[in-house]
Amino acid sequence: MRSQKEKMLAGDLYIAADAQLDADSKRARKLNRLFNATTEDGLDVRDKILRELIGEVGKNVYIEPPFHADYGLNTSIGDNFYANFDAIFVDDCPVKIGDNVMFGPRVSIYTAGHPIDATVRNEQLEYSQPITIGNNVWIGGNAVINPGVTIGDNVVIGSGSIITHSIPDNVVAVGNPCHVLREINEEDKAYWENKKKQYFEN
Ligand SMILES: CC(=O)SCCNC(=O)CCNC(=O)[C@H](O)C(C)(C)COP(=O)(O)OP(=O)(O)OC[C@H]1O[C@@H](n2cnc3c(N)ncnc32)[C@H](O)[C@@H]1OP(=O)(O)O
Repeated sequence: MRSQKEKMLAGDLYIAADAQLDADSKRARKLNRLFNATTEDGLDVRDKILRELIGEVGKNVYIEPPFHADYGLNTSIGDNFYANFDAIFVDDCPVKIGDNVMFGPRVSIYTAGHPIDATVRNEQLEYSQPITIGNNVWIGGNAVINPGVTIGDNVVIGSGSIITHSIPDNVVAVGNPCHVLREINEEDKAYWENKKKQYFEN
């Protein structure tokens, strides 16, 4: 029979009260605590702990404490990532974050879920589904990303959004449930390039 960890990572029902998962979870909690105890005078130590906690970490990755990862090992983060205060990664299944991604404060990634049926739920069986975030994504504060969601490339997610379905490339999406507000287009580019020009002019 497959281990609970194998079932968990495959997205099948599993029981978290298991020696191997318990050890992985305790390891993450300890590293979360050490990470959150670092100060601005010890950024090299903070970075070292993060690289031990998280499965894969690219270049120029900065996460503001406090931060909590359930396992850490199941997460990969690309280059140039910033997460503001209070990010929570429930990474029971793989969480993949691309390059050039920014999180506002209190962004929560939830790969885990519990059965709707109370009888099965009370037997401690649970499941999780992977979450993928593309490249060049800005996620507003207090957004919640539910199990199984993929967010495309070049996406902006509004603050407070609950993302229950996958979001395509090149859009602004907002709300609960999170829906596409509009496509990001050449007008946005012209508007922001003009703002940038003004910035350099004075
Ligand atoms: C990395 C960091 O630390 S970032 C710091 C944290 N900052 C944030 O979280 C801010 C996130 N920003 C937002 O949510 C912004 O509203 C954006 C970027 C999604 C959209 O900004 P804009 O393009 O200027 O949109 P605009 O304000 O014109 O709103 C357009 C419509 O969407 C609605 N809307 C905008 N944001 C949201 C939102 N978060 N949730 C629901 N609806 C929203 C507006 O009410 C408006 O609707 P209306 O036309 O019916 O009045």
